[in-house]
Parts: sequence; structure tokens; C-alpha cells
Amino acid sequence: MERDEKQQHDNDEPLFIREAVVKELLSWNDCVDALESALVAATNSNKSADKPFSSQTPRTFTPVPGKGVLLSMPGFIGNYPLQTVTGNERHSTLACKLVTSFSGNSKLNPPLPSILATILMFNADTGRLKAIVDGTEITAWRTAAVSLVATKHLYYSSRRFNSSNDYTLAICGTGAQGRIHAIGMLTYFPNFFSKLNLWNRTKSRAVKLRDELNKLFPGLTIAVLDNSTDCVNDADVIVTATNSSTPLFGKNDLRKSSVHINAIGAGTNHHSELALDIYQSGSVFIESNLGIQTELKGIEAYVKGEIGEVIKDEQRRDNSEKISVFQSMGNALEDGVMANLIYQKFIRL
Ligand SMILES: NC(=O)C1=CN([C@@H]2O[C@H](COP(=O)(O)OP(=O)(O)OC[C@H]3O[C@@H](n4cnc5c(N)ncnc54)[C@H](OP(=O)(O)O)[C@@H]3O)[C@@H](O)[C@H]2O)C=CC1
Ligand SMILES: O=C([O-])C1=[NH+]CCC1
Repeated sequence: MERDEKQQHDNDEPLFIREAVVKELLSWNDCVDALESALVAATNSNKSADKPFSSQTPRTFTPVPGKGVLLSMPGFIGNYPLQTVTGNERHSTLACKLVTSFSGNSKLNPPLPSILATILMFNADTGRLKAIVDGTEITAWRTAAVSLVATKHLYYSSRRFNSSNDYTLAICGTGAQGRIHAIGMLTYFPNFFSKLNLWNRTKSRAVKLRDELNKLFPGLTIAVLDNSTDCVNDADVIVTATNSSTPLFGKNDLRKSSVHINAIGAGTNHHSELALDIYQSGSVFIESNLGIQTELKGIEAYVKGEIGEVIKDEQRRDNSEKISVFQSMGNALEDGVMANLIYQKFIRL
């Protein structure tokens, strides 16, 4: 099958990379490295011979009344470094992700993921379609891996040398994103977290994830909590990944002196999971200023900067502040570099 798919490509037909193949080619270290490139490119829109740059328009939302929404996410990333088997090379990628969000899919029999995606890759010199890459698993991994980047630069890097790696991770919402975030955080930051707190509106799903993670991470203490405030109370790093349109917790629910939050989910908007006092007292970082006027409209917070600026060390968390928030939205540049990462691995198989 794979040989036939590559043969097709040799005949100049677009390559199709299916989900099972994508899954085999994903690894956390590669994803984090590639996404750091995308996030740095997001900070620079000027064509450059020596620096990563990008060109992007806001994504579109086509509602399907009563069911869900189709998003189109086009983006170009120029001159960015990508580690492949042949070394560190410079790449340019033109891609468009088409992604649907149908929250009722989990109730189907058999259930389907609520987020389903396809990424179209184009030859960046001619515009010709080059590959169609299944984007469902890429969306799951890239969203978690961007949270890893944010957590690494805003929290982990200043704490990793502490002798007691006695940190607690809390995950609110144990759907597809909650699950992949738990696996990513525990794999990418090995031995950093000694405890994992899980909360989900439907408790049985949190219990199911606990049982899966117990097998993957023996030795880790995993608690399933009855409410979201108890889940985050003793947490150092928090992930929220729900469709909740009302806040899951506020500043007074956090006991630790320094907390980092990755807010992933979208209820009525992309800032509905956290209480206002968190946004107003924390340092808030985002992937790209592009979404600020539209998707973060109404956020009553001072947004300190883009994660790419933190990576470049032009922005940082003020360590006197108790809370940092990475407000995730998802960005087409991330999908473009991830599709290319998979494409580059696939053609060398
Ligand atoms: N920032 C980004 O780049 C991305 C963001 N997302 C967003 O992340 C969120 C989770 O996505 P995903 O995990 O794929 O979806 P899933 O359908 O797999 O999971 C949805 C989760 O949200 C919970 N939930 C739904 N409604 C509520 C509510 N009113 N209050 C509390 N919990 C609720 C569900 O709980 P229950 O089990 O009880 O139904 C479940 O845990 C979505 O909002 C999605 O749009 C997704 C991909 C990328
Ligand atoms: O960036 C993304 O792919 C998405 N953000 C919200 C739903 C899907």
C-alpha cells in the first residue's frame, strides 16, 4: 500500500498519507521541534532569506446549523528549519487544513472524534497539489505539542533542576484533547510530574482514562476528582480541554504559588473555560496575534505576547506573577509544518 502510494507520487499525482501511517510517524520530540519553528515563523511576516517567516489570513468558519462547523485554515511558512534524517534543512510549506467540529460525534454508535481534519499540501513554488494528509491525529498531537512548547518555555525550563520533581498535573476534560495532553505531558517531561488529577463532566470517561494511563505510566499517582475546582486545587500545571461555556475554576481555587495553565477548549468562545480573575491577574500568551481581533474578541485580559517571542527570548513570564496562561486557539502554520514533518518522513520510509 505504502509503496503504491509513493509510486503515485513518482507519477506526479498527489500523495495520500492516511491516518494509520501518520500515527506511526508521530513523535513528541519531533513535533515540539517543528512547532517551535512554526511559532517563531508566526512572529515574522516579512519575507526573509535567513529567518523563518509566514503569511496567513484568518481562518473561516462555516456553520452547519444544529450540528457543527467547518473551518478552513490556510497558511504559508517560509524558510523554517526542520530536522529530517538528512540533517537540519530549510523548508517552505504551503498548506490548508480543513477541519470539522461536530460535538455530537461522541454519542454516535460507533463514536467518531468530534474534530476531524484533512490537510492539503501544495508545491510552494508552483501551487500544485502535492499531498493530502489525514489531519485528525495531527490536530490532536499538534495541539498538545504546542501546549508542551508553552509549558516548557513558560514553566518547566525554570524548574527542571529542582531536586524533587514533585509536581502535579491537572487535566479538566478527558475527551480526545485531555487524553493526548496527558500522554504528551507525561512523556515529554519524564519524571517531572509525580501526580495526575483528572476531572471530566461524565466521570466514567475520566475513570477510563485513568485505567489506560495507569498501564502506560506505572508509578504515577492518578486521582479522579468529582469537580473541576478540586482537580486544580493542588496543581502546578493545568490543561483545560472542554466545551464548557462557563468557567471551570477561578484564581481562588489555585493553591500553589506558581501555576501554568494551558486553556485549549472552546465553549461559546476561546476564553470561556477560565474565570475572569485568572485572565486579569495572569500573564497571557497566545500562538499568533492574528486571532486576537476575531476569536479572542471580548477577552478582558492584557495579552503579553506570542509564544514565538518567548521562544526567541523577546518575551518571558514574569516570575513574580503567580499564573501564566497559554490561551490556545490552533493555528494553520502549526498544521503546515506538522504535515510537512510527516510528508518528509513518509517519502524516506
Ligand atoms: N486549541 C486548539 O487548537 C484546539 C481546540 N480544540 C477544542 O478542545 C475542546 C476539546 O476537544 P476534543 O477533546 O477533541 O473533544 P471531545 O469531544 O473528545 O471532548 C469534549 C470534552 O469536553 C467535555 N465537555 C463538553 N461540554 C462540556 C461542558 N458544558 N462542561 C464541561 N465539560 C464539557 C466533554 O465531557 P463529556 O465526556 O462529559 O461529554 C469532553 O471531556 C473543544 O472545545 C475543541 O473545540 C480541539 C482541537 C484543537
Ligand atoms: O485549530 C484547530 O484545528 C481547531 N481549533 C478548534 C477546533 C479545531
